[in-house]
Amino acid sequence: MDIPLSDILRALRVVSIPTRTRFRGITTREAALVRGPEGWSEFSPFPEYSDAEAATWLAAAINFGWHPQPAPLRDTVAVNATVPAIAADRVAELLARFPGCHTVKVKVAEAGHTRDDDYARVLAVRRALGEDGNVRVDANGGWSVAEAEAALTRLAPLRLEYAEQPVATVAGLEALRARLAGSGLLIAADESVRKASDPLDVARRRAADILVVKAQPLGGIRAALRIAEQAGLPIVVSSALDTSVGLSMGALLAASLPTQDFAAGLGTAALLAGDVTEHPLLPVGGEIPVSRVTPSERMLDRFAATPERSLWWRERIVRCYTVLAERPAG
Ligand SMILES: O=C(O)CCC(=O)C1=CC=C[C@@H](O)[C@@H]1C(=O)O
Ligand SMILES: [Mg+2]
Repeated sequence: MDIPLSDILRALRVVSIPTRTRFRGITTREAALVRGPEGWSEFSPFPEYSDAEAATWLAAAINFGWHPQPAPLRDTVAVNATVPAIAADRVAELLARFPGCHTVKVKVAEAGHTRDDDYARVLAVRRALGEDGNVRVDANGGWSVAEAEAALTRLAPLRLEYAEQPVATVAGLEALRARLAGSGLLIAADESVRKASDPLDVARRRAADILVVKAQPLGGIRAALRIAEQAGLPIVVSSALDTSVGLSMGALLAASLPTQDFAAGLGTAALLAGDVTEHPLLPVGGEIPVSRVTPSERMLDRFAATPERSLWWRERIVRCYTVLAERPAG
């Protein structure tokens, strides 16, 4: 590890920001913000992640704050709207937070929601978007192969752009693709990339048509770009429900890829009821800008985490730093 721990901790601020609606079971998003010579950076693995997994997110934070980044090829990034597992009658109100977005990702297969709830939510999105918009679903691996086949066959008339991580494992994705062969439905891998010991396994086994690539979980922009290049598949860049600082990392990743094949899942500032800056990277005209974000003192204070949680994050950084220091370089 080339950057001293004391440098990383020097400007540390921890925030706790309420979400507007429950998202993957959470109602507040905690994030640690750090500042290096290149600018502000973010470390925000979800609290339940192990130190071994979170250490890769720390590598991303250090890389973005302390090392030069690639020059962006575009100055804005088209983004999708993200619809959490909400009731269908709340879809229109939620989509209003994503002005100009013609692509919508809908969460499905979440605990506590039936397949009818999922169908009604996706139908409400298709109706709100009209025939020209793109609708994708994300099951976060929540279906078995048989459940995925049944649910996706039912959703097919609503014309899905793709289904993200319909089942949990790479072997499951392979089996599902075999069952859906000829249907024209595309499968994207997310957890099978960002949580895998080998993020390229899914591409090598041709178990997905598209890869979802996230900057923080993959160890930073350059690491994610390498994976995208080696995979040789179309890429969707997405967020980790970051603050606008983490979103700026994702936006630079998306703008550094040779082409943007799909709208990026980087509109998620709209799912938070606050941010670290008065100028959050909210979607405008279906896009967010590609630029560094500097948090404001006022917003860092307003959403400051409790001293106990701040200490927890500080200690987590120390532990993850140790994990990184012991990890072979590469
Ligand atoms: O891709 C998007 O539209 C938004 C980001 C998003 O869906 C996610 C962010 C953070 C955690 C994940 O569970 C989730 C995802 O699975 O892609
Ligand atoms: Mg996903």
